[in-house]
Amino acid sequence: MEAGVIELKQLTKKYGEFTAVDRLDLTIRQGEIFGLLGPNGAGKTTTILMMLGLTEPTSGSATVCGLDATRQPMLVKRRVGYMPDDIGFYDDRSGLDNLVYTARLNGVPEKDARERAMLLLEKVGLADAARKKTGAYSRGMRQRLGLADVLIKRPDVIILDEPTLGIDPEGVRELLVLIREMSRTEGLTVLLSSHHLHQVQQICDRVGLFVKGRLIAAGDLDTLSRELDGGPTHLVEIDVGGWDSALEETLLSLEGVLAVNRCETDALSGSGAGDASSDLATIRVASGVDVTASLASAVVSSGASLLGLRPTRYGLDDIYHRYFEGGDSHERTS
Ligand SMILES: Nc1ncnc2c1ncn2[C@@H]1O[C@H](COP(=O)(O)OP(=O)(O)OP(=O)(O)O)[C@@H](O)[C@H]1O
Repeated sequence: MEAGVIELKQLTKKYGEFTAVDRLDLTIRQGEIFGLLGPNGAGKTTTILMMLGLTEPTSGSATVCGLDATRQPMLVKRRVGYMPDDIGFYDDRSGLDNLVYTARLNGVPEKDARERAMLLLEKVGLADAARKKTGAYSRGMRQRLGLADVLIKRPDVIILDEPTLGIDPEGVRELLVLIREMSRTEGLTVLLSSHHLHQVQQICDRVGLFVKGRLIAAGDLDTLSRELDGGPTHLVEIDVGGWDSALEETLLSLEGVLAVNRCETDALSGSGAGDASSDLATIRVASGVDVTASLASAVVSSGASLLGLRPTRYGLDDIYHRYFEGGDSHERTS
């Protein structure tokens, strides 16, 4: 089997009695965008620090670009660009000068450094602000400069810790598009840590769910849904006239159907309360296979009216909240 660009084997970090990262096994392949998703304190940053050789594992190993991160941290640093959640720049210098400085530190000759810095500033949309002091940059501009800063030494891997923290929605969208574009055009492997489900869902090829130091599931959306104890992978919303308990029973008995729930806000009546006495209802049907056709025919043959039908994919947030039920809820704000 092809070795990954990042290979973590039984990686463990203990602080005294407390286990921050617990026997983590993970392989990330070249060119992949991998999202490490989990609530506060899950162990994401600790894992990243071990990959960079900035903190030593208690046991297990972290190999990055074929290098042992604990034994060869300087070599790893040359191949990996790391953007922490609190990026620091020399605020009294321009964006351009900050980039050139980073490039020079990484052994890039002055002339090449300027050329590459200008090219990257262009790519991240900061060409016009190239000579402005970074102290006067907005949060979004700093994040974009941060991305240019990790790319200037032409890394094989970039690790981004909460890259979209504190940026407005439009800025987030732009930054994510940029990360994806950079990854695709430069063949970069990207590891991105985040709380933000929707963002991770937009750009990551695979996602790992991290809870209390353990990776409880990893894969693309379909794999994750399947891994979750045979849970649902499909959701269909139907608007029905003539809804009653007999029809509910019928739908529940269809092969593959796992749950049938009436929405709190019926799209049809527009009522906020989902009046249980009304026979106009919006119903969500969760299933392990695509049951759209059999649902439609069951509703029609029951004599009820099928007024609307909207198949939706089972999203990452459905999965996330199933896993983190009872856990942090602030993630919902993303
Ligand atoms: N130096 C340390 N000494 C003791 N405990 C630590 C240390 N560093 C981290 N921890 C603990 O390890 C756990 C994992 O922390 P970590 O920062 O890796 O989580 P995280 O998933 O990155 O969280 P966040 O999203 O809040 O950044 C936390 O409970 C934290 O308090």
